[in-house]
Amino acid sequence: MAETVPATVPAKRKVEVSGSEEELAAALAKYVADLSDKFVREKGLFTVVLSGGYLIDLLRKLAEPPYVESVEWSKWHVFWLDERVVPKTHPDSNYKLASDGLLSKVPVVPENVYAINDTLSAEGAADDYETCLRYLVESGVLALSAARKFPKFDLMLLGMGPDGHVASLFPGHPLLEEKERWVTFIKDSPKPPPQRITFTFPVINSSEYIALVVAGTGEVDAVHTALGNSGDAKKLPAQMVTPEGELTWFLDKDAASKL
Ligand SMILES: O=C1O[C@H](COP(=O)(O)O)[C@@H](O)[C@H](O)[C@H]1O
Repeated sequence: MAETVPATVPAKRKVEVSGSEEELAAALAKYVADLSDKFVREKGLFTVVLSGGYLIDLLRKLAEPPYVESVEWSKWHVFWLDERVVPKTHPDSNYKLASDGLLSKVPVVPENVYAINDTLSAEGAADDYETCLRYLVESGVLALSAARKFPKFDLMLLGMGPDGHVASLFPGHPLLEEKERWVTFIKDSPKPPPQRITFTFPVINSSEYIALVVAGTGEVDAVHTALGNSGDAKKLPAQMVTPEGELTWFLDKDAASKL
C-alpha cells in the first residue's frame, strides 16, 4: 500500500524592509535569536544553515550583547547551504568567512559545526556531506520533511546574488531541477570559484524557516523581479524558494528601492 504523504502547508511569505543596513542587521539578529530560543525550548537544539557572501557580516550583532550571552550557543548545530571546494583556510571558503565573522566569536561547540571535507573532490565532498546529514537524521539531530524524504532544518539563512542565485544554484543551470539528491556539486559555477557543493531545492524547501537577506543596491533588479511587478516571465532561483514553513525576505531600503 502507498504511504500516505501528509499535505504540505502552503508557504507563508513575509517581506520586512529596514531603514538602513544597521537596522537590518539588528532585525536579523533578533529574528535568529528568537528562533534559537523557540527551538531550544521545544526540542533542546537548533539546526541552522549559513550561506556565504555579505550575509555573515549582517549576522554580526549576534556576537554582541545581549545575544552573545543570551543565545544558547551550545545547542546550535551549524551547517552550510553551499560551500566552495577549497581548503578551509582559503579566502573563498564559506566556512572561513563564517568562522572569522561569527563562529569564532561565540561559544558554539566545535563538534556541532559541520564543515565540508576539504580534502575531497567536488563529487566526494557532496557525497560526504549528504552522508553526514543522513547520519544526523538517524541520530535524531535532524528531522525529516513532511514527505519524509529530505532533512528538515529549523532555519536557513540565504543570501542572493545579483543574478538571483541562491546557494550555488544559478539561473538556467540543470541543478535547479534536481529532485532526489540532498547535496550535489557544480564544477562550472558562473561565479568563481567554479567547483562547489550545494544543498538542492527539495532540501531548501523542506525548511521550517527561511530568511532571504539582501542589502544594498547590487541586487535591486533581482529583488524587483522576485517580489515586484517587473513583468519578467523568467523565474529566478530565488523565486524557487518556497518552503514548507515560513519565508521572510529581510531587505534594507536600498535593496527594496524598486519595489
Ligand atoms: O557564491 C555565493 O553567493 C551567494 C550570494 O552572495 P553575495 O556575495 O551576493 O552575498 C551566497 O549566498 C552563497 O552562499 C555563496 O556561495
